[in-house]
Amino acid sequence: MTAGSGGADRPPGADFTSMGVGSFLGVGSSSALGSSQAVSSSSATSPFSGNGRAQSGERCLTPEDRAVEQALALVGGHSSGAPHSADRAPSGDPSPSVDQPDSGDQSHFTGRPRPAEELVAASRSLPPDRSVDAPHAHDQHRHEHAQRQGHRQRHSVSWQEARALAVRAGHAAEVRAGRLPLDRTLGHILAEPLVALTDLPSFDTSAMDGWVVSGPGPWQIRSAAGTGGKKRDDAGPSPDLGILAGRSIPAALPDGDAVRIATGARIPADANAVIRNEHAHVDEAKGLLHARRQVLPGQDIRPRGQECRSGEQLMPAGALVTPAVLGLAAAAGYDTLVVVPRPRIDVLVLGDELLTGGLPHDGLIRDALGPMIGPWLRALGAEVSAPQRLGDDAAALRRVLATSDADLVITTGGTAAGPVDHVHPVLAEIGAELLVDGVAVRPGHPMLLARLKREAVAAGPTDSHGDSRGEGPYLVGLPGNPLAAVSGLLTLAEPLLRGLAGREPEAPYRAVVRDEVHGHPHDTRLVPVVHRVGGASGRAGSGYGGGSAGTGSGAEHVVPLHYSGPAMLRGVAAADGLAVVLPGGVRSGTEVEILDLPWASAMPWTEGCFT
Ligand SMILES: Nc1nc2c(c(=O)[nH]1)N[C@H]1C(S)=C(S)[C@@H](COP(=O)(O)OP(=O)(O)OC[C@H]3O[C@@H](n4cnc5c(N)ncnc54)[C@H](O)[C@@H]3O)O[C@H]1N2
Ligand code: MOO
Repeated sequence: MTAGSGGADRPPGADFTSMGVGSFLGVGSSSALGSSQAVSSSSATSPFSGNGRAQSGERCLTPEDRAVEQALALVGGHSSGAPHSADRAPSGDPSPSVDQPDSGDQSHFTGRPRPAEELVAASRSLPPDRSVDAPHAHDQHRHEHAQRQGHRQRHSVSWQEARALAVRAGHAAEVRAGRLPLDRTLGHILAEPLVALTDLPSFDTSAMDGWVVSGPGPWQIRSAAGTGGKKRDDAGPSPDLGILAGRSIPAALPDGDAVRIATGARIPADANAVIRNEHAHVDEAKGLLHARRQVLPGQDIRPRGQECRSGEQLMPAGALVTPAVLGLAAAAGYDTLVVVPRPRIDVLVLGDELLTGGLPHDGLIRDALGPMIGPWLRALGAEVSAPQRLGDDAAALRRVLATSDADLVITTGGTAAGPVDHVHPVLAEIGAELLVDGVAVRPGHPMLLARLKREAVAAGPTDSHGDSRGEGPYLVGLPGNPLAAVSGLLTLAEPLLRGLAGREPEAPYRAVVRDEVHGHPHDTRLVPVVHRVGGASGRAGSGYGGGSAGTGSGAEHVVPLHYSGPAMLRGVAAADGLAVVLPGGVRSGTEVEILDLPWASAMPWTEGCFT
């Protein structure tokens, strides 16, 4: 890692102990199936619920709506799959149609489904070469040799297998768990089950503002003073206010009596109901309380232990600490939590052609991935250092890979076999283990997952390849085409992060696709889609009346978006998710798995570092 490359926000880690995620979560590699288990759960796990979804009706377009409208396949007659002329992007854009699978080089259609056991066997180690700082001439020679090796035929795995392998790789990693003050645990993962330290509620509690009564009515009104309803500091009775929350235990309530009580206040012994203010009538003259409706025993009283008993498990190990979990932990008596820290990621952006500001010029283009990858990974629950822009410099890449202390290194670009695509050659030179080398998915097929090696401090046991070096960070190589990089994020980085953090796989979300989407002959396609209910767009968030609702009015469905070529971000920027289109494609009205975009259901994590 280069100086100032993000080490500052790193947790010191001294208070964390190493442990296998699988061991404390009770999950082994066999459970790391990723999303290959297709389970329909559209209603229960919809990523779009609570997403400000628009209701059909009034047409009131925000700028976001317009972006969606432009990207949407609004023109009917998609069933043929042939792009309608009105669907084409402006001239000069060769691949605007959502219905067309990537028509790239067919020789790369190498996807062939294989069983998971075979996949594990397919993991292989490239020959190690540890002299990463060798003199330049020798270095260049070795690099060119390794680069030629990079032109070998890769063995793509299926999209499902790639995801399963990534989860499993994450689960296999050693992780650190440690105790943190409650307010610093947001976004981390529970390393231990959250067990209630108290009954909740911890005493019988009034659920309403009103009157607490004993026995049948009418009731004689008493002052709270007579029931012990004093301030805790004994500053004097509060007869007008009744029994208040947070005060000492009130005295027992005699049969036939009533005392004013506040929501959250303790219920006196022998009381049997609370009557809300609005259901009570006070006869001031006689000092009597009458109920306006029938009083049921126990009404509007929250009994002690209603939510949980002390010792009861509230959340399992492996759960994400969300704001709600923080609140629950506090309510249940916790001041600290034992958590697995968020995985730390270094992002390396490769490519000499990239500009960090201004307009593209002279063949140079703006870096679209540097600004995108970090926030995306943070939204997936990681802690990410500032992107390091290395250009097309193999030596710089080698140096950074040799020194990164992250849990995961993400590279962008340079995954293919072009003259300055250095990722494979450098991984070969440093003896990284390639776990996934190409995935049968479009876009993004050159993506890869590797495990870097580190010199062991002391001679340790050799691994199955006769390698005595220790495990270093994982590396996910994202292809340079921006939508291909998104595909790599969701195919490899997301499941790996889930595994690293010990998070349980989420049940896949499925939705009906409105329009037919053509499939790739052999590979899975990931297609940006927008969610719609009847005529309403989920992402746009306000009235959206356009388009034909092919699946029927009011039905939830997704609509594929245009501008989904590998080099384009316009479609995914307007999307709610990516539809997983298996080889062969899907017909209009059938269900597909949807990969949720993280901001549709999760918050961006911006705080909670370990320093
Ligand atoms: N002979 C073949 N060539 C290519 C194949 C193939 O199968 N055979 N696959 C193509 C596919 S598909 C992809 S995807 C790319 C992947 O290439 P790399 O990972 O090596 O990426 P680069 O060559 O560095 O860049 C590709 C493309 O993306 C642009 N790019 C790169 N980084 C960024 C960035 N940070 N922001 C915006 N755009 C970026 C870059 O300028 C190129 O246009 O390989 C194909 N080639
Ligand atoms: O189509 Mo390439 O697969 O990653 O952009």
